[in-house]
Amino acid sequence: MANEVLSVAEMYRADSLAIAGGIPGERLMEAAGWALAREAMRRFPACRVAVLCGPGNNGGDGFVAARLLDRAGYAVRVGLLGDAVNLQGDAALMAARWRHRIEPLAIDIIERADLVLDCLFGAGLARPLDGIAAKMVETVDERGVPVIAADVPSGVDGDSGAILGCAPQAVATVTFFRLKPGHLLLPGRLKCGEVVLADIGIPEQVLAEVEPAAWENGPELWADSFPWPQAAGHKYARGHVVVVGGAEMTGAARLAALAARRGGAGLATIAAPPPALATYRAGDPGTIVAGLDHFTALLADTRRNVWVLGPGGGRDDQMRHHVREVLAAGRTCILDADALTVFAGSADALFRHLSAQVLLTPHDGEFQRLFGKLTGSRLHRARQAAERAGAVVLLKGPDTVVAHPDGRAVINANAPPWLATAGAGDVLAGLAGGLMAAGMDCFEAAAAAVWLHGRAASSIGPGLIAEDLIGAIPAVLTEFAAWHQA
Ligand SMILES: NC(=O)C1=CN([C@@H]2O[C@H](COP(=O)(O)OP(=O)(O)OC[C@H]3O[C@@H](n4cnc5c(N)ncnc54)[C@H](OP(=O)(O)O)[C@@H]3O)[C@@H](O)[C@H]2O)[C@@H](O)CC1
Ligand SMILES: Nc1ncnc2c1ncn2[C@@H]1O[C@H](COP(=O)(O)OP(=O)(O)O)[C@@H](O)[C@H]1O
Ligand SMILES: [K+]
Repeated sequence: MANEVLSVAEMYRADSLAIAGGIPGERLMEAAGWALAREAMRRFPACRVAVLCGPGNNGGDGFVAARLLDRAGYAVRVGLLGDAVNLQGDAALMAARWRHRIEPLAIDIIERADLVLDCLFGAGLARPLDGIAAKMVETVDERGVPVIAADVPSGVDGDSGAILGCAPQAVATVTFFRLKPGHLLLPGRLKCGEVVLADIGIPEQVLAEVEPAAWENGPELWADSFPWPQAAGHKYARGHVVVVGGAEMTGAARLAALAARRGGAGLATIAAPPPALATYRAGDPGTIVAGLDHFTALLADTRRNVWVLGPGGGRDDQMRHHVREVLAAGRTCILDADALTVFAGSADALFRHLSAQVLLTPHDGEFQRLFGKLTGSRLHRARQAAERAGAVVLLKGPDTVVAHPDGRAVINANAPPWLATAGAGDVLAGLAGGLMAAGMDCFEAAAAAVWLHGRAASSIGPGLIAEDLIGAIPAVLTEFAAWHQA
């Protein structure tokens, strides 16, 4: 499994463990430069290449790639930021192996280039790009010269995906051993182009010492705990989701209940205020509809094992009351939308009652209302929030992060922008609820729901509306089942 995502510090540790284990750093750098050159050759037949090298090891990768491309018949020019005498260690060695001229970094280098290899800064980026480095990056972008980046597009912060100063738009980014958060989080991900993961000979065993706690979301992470229905099972064995619906935005609860059923729950009930019951009853025939005036009896029925509160639920005392009661009863639940917003200003009172079997699914606005202005990357913020709330936090967006209070986190990268449409979040909350009702652990169910949701959205593409997601789930599950059985 190569889904682990390593922070910059963890990546340095993996490098040094490999070196301590007897693999020379020089060999790792040769492999990195070779991977970069190979990607260039795969995409661009013999052409004029400008290799932009920085003062550290990222520049070292560039000198290796330059040598290999030169040997393969490419017309290569190398520009170095700073003075070659200041290069150190493996980078100095690789510069010495480059037999042609090393030019000072200047715009002239890219003047007639068909391709730029961006080897200015990688993991060691320490401050915003400025001076000639920033000027180069801006000019490369202005002129639209294709860029292949070594490790990250220079200027992308490997830990956060933030852009320090500026960063070139790459067509591809070749990175080594494992991805870093900056390859998956926005805006960094958008600068990377296609991310190519290269094996440079770092042994997998180093991971046992590095102990990464972040993963790129994908079925490998949760396929083995997926709650497939049992041949001898029955609908109650597949769990029963209750969605607490509101009086006005009745569509949201319906979408959540449908998604819960598609996701695997054997039954779903919408519990709604009596004046809205007729509306709900005119809806989907397979969804049970019950009056919220019977809330206590519904809650007492332990077969109704997962509660979804928030989608279209209303922002009033009733919502607060229902959330408190469901939590007090120790029921597994998902708090979304209004169920989060009603606790803005009294979040700590809510957090006292949460556990790792409660899933919070805020979008950025709801997140801020609940947790205030947290700083740092999306990954960092989601982790901080999960720790503070003592619950699993699913922070929605183009780079959704699911964080567990124990520090584990997954970053999702399969969601197309078509998902930014009303009701898509209601479907996600319901889908996670369906998986949890069918027996999946909260953190894994959240990750699975996010991935299936993104996959369903991609299968539809342009024109997507939330209702389409419901209908797309069976095909996505069928595809996933075939992959899982293979
Ligand atoms: N064995 C390994 O480790 C392997 C590593 N590999 C490769 O090494 C890369 C990491 O190398 P690295 O640690 O040398 O960092 P790198 O990104 O080259 O930058 C550091 C230099 O840049 C400078 N600097 C920073 N920001 C700046 C700015 N804004 N403007 C100007 N200067 C700035 C900084 O200066 P300082 O902050 O010290 O003043 C320092 O001199 C990694 O991404 C991968 O490509 C592969 O070969 C596989 C094996
Ligand atoms: N730019 C984007 N690219 C991909 N997915 C997105 C983007 N913007 C939002 N999403 C996803 O769309 C869904 C929107 O959910 P939400 O904001 O709760 O909508 P609603 O409350 O209307 O259901 C979430 O799953 C979110 O991750
Ligand atoms: K780079």
